[in-house]
Amino acid sequence: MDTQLAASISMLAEFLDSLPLAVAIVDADGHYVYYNAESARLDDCLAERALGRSLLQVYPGMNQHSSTLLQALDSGKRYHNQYQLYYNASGKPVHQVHTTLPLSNADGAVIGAIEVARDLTEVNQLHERFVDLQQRLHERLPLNDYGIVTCDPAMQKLVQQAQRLARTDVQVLIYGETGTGKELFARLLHSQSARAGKPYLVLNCAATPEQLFESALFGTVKGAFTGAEDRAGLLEGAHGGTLFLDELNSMPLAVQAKLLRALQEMTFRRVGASREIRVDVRIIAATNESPQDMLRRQHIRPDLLYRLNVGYLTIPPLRERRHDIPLLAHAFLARHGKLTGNRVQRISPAVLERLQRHSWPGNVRMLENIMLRSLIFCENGEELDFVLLEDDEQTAAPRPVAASMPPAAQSGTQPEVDEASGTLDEQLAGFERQLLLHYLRRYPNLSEAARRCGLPRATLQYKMKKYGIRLAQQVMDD
Ligand SMILES: Nc1ncnc2c1ncn2[C@@H]1O[C@H](COP(=O)(O)OP(=O)(O)OP(=O)(O)O)[C@@H](O)[C@H]1O
Repeated sequence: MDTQLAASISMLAEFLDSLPLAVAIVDADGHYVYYNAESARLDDCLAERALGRSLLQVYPGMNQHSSTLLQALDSGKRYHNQYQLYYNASGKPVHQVHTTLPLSNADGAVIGAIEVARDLTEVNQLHERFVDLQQRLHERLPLNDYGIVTCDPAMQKLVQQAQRLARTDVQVLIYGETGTGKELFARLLHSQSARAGKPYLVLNCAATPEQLFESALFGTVKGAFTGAEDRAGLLEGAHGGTLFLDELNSMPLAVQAKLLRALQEMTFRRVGASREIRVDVRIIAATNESPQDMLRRQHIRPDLLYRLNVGYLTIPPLRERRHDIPLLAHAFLARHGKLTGNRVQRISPAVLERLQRHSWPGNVRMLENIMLRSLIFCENGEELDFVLLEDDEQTAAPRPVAASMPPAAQSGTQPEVDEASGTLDEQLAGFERQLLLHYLRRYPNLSEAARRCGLPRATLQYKMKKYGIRLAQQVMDD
């Protein structure tokens, strides 16, 4: 092996071994000179079986053209983020994305090549299951119950506009901050359209790995790339119905170009296919960036934007429709009361006032989560008289120490002492109970609460039992 290559490997081996990525290095003759533990796991091949042997011996199925490591050696070419599906030594399919670079010495001569790969097998399986489940479930979803709760005149007008748009067949772009209800509007558009009985499928672009977009949208044919199977994509699955593209601004521009072509022609090819497929799909897209910002930051192709925003809806943030807050809060009380086994019927005026004053950066979803969390911890029979809002803690006026933050967080303040409220032990116990409640309300996950209190989980459970703190099991269990 080249002495420079050997020196570099021995210097970096410990670091490369600790990476959660598969790393393999070949020398100028294509023999493995480094093969880390993650490579061995992915390939299901012992490092000892690979080291010192030529790549083509270890993988007889590969050849000079299909191996990017050998290509990098041969042509000095670099490969970035290449998606590949292959079968490992025990016949298991492995989805990976790799980057392969030639390694050169000080004179510029190629002395080897390195490949770094990320395992996408699990992500891919989850993604395929998600697409399949959506296709199977679409008929059972209660899409007619789109459940938009509002008393705000601007929102009511928006619902009417959406109902009018639903009766047409134009593409619609929905803009609104996160959690404002964009998906609810997308469902309304589908469920009140002539496509209502047909599939309604969703692709969350922000949650889709870049390499899986094309196969998710267009599907694949057997042999499109090593190991590819015959699979329909979402466009085919949504034939006759609607495809909702959530967080469209996260879709790579190259995929947007292909989507635009498919929308213009209403035909496309599965990845690797020569046959064109004709579909009839209505696209509804959502984004949490304004069209102007998307264009400025180059998060959308202008031609795709103009194609999609024939119908355009802007959903106002919750802070701009404060009258909706009490209505939504009561709606969530009713929706989640059953789930939490709670009999709470009312919300106290003080809580309603605090809810209405809050800025709601996470909009309706945040309000829903806060209501659910407060219901779980509500100890007062029929009225919700407590709600914990994150930023209240930073802005609230100082409270008596027993009901607020731990003393360590209050450097310099004196606790209020009330000698009539019990012995020292009783007062300390009361204070400890308050502190535990504070952490448990703030961190409904038991392990997280224990970590934040600096207690072992079992000790926290013991103390909860001691102080009679009982919590809804489904939320506390992690
Ligand atoms: N007007 C509303 N009435 C009732 N529930 C609502 C309303 N708006 C939003 N919600 C609820 O809030 C949650 C978030 O809504 P949704 O997923 O539609 O928001 P989004 O804008 O699509 O969010 P994101 O940008 O994160 O994808 C959902 O549980 C939804 O049911």
